[in-house]
Amino acid sequence: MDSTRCLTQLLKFSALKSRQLPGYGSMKLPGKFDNIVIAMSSGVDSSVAAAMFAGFPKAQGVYMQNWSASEANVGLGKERCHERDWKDVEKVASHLGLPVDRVNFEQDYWQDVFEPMLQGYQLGITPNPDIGCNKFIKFGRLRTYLDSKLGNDNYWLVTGHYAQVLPHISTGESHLLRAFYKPKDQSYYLSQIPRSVLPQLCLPMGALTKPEVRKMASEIELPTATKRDSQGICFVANSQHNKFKKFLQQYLPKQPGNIVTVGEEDGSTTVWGQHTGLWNYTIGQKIGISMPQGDPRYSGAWFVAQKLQSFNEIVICRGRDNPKLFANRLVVSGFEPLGDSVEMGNILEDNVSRREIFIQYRSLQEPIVVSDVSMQISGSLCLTLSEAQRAMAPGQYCTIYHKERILGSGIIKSTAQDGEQVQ
Ligand SMILES: Nc1ncnc2c1ncn2[C@@H]1O[C@H](COP(=O)(O)OP(=O)(O)OP(=O)(O)O)[C@@H](O)[C@H]1O
Repeated sequence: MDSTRCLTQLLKFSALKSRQLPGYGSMKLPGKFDNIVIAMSSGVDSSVAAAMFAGFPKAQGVYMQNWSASEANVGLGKERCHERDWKDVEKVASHLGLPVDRVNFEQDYWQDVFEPMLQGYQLGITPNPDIGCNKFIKFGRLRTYLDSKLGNDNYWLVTGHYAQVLPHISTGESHLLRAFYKPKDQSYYLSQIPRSVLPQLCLPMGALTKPEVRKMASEIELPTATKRDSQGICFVANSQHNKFKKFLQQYLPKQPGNIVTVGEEDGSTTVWGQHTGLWNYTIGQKIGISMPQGDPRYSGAWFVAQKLQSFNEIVICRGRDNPKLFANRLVVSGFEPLGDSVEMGNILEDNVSRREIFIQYRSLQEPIVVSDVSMQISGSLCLTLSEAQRAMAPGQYCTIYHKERILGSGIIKSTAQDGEQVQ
């Protein structure tokens, strides 16, 4: 089976003029005799990435098992996802004639990703375990393991992420950029990885579209060619909000508190019901609560406007487009630059007035133009957005881009509207 045709196709597609990014050279690829490690999840993207390098003499696959505790989506007769995925990885590897290892990072995942996520939910914020998994596991623990196995940085790491790493044309420095194929862009999830990985990180999917990848997979008859795309954490199927909340219930105790409205004029609080724990609710989420529908002040749908951790209270407001759900200013703390911090600061300062600085606070979101940036004494960044955004929640990662390039990311500490003080 000739899998090198996948690499040939990658070279063909990435050389297309329409896929070049101004100011950047072409994607750097591992040399024929380099150590190459392909992180294989069993999905079609990393399987095709593995096919591209399977013919190289020092290429190998690695599958990480990060979880084996309870699963929200195991039914009778259903296999646990990590066993199922490992079998698929083995099938792909044997189809390609590629050696593959299975490593167990459950403890690290639990300690560095899962527990902080639970703590975040308990604090009433909205954490993102996928960003933590990239930071601490795929580009953290896996690298420590590979450093000790192959020698520090003595290898290329290849993953199936949709994002690009390209050399800047004048400095040669590797930058992390959005994928060419925007409907699958995963750059947001990679915004916290260490910059030291960039020079030897290869993300072949960044230059391709998903239909092209699927076509390559079926042309070389990969066993996973028609496998469905995974959504979030495999053991929870967390795209399904209710399933995820149910899963969390196994780990987080109930913490009942009041659901309240706050009077416009006097700020007085009225209690309307009870919630089961702040972590069960997301800012902007519609809330099922019985209100006096006959009274025009209360009719219609109600939404979560605020989660007050110190009072264990949820403040609700009426109407999906209630101004209380919108903010155009935010404070981002713990900003981790994906490059030299002085250079990042200059890029921000020089380009904000040109409307070339953008943020994203969740995946696959239309980039939002930043109209002003300043730094607080605490070191946090204070950003003003050109347009107010709905349901920005503390705890979410805010990724800052200059055009297509990721400058870094931090955590949303607070949000405010014009006229309000940001904290
Ligand atoms: N358990 C795992 N073991 C090894 N690598 C993994 C694992 N999970 C994810 N990866 C790597 O991270 C990349 C992005 O992860 P993501 O969860 O988006 O992938 P996926 O949707 O499960 O599968 P794929 O991207 O391969 O189609 C994968 O393409 C793969 O390179």
